[in-house]
Amino acid sequence: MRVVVPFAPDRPKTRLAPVLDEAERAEFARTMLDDVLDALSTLDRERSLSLDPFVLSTAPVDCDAPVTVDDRSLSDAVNAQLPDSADDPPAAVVMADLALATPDALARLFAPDADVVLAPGRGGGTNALVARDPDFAVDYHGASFRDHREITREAGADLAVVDSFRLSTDVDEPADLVEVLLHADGSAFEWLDGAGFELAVAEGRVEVERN
Ligand SMILES: Nc1nc2c(ncn2[C@@H]2O[C@H](COP(=O)(O)OP(=O)(O)OP(=O)(O)O)[C@@H](O)[C@H]2O)c(=O)[nH]1
Ligand SMILES: C[C@H](OP(=O)(O)O)C(=O)O
Repeated sequence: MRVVVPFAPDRPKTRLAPVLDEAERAEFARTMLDDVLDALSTLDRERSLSLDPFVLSTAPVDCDAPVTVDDRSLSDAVNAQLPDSADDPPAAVVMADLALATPDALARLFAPDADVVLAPGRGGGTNALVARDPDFAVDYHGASFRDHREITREAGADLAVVDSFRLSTDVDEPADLVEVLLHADGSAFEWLDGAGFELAVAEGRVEVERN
């Protein structure tokens, strides 16, 4: 299955500005992309799923997967990669900021046979999906999980929702770095650790601090 990994290398992860400068955000975003590509290729190798991942990027990027450059908006660029007719093969979309994604977690996205499979993100987004129905289209940003559920219903397609802590944790905000430090062990974790981030407990709440 074709697996689209959207990536915007130019000024990514602006919501991490309180804790990372612009160059650091670009580096960190890149480590998360590497981890997602690594998890997909391990999953493919271990379970022979015939996954065909490629990065759908707004600009050229040097990484361990083919890259398609498309500088249109996220939704327009992704929709151009989804099945358009009943003869088109299915496609999956996996966001590049899923630093907790493991091969096992990603396997759950590919397990259901439904016309549309959605893995919601915390805060209303859609972190990963599979589209087999040509009438399904994405409409990202805002409460996109709700919108994608509605688009699936309007298409008359059947829906499976993947309830996964790892797939629901996209790394957008400083609080999400807690989850990376606690649950990830790939290059995003290494990068944060190397940059001096560690867990701190303040008044019973878990936060990150930087040394
Ligand atoms: N191809 C493509 N990918 C995008 C675009 N915008 C965001 N992405 C990718 O889509 C995923 C989700 O992105 P967001 O978390 O919404 O945006 P972000 O730019 O990473 O972070 P913020 O600046 O904090 O919103 C990430 O993998 C991004 O790299 C876009 O316009 N085109
Ligand atoms: C692209 C967007 O991501 P978020 O801004 O929720 O991280 C969405 O999933 O609709």
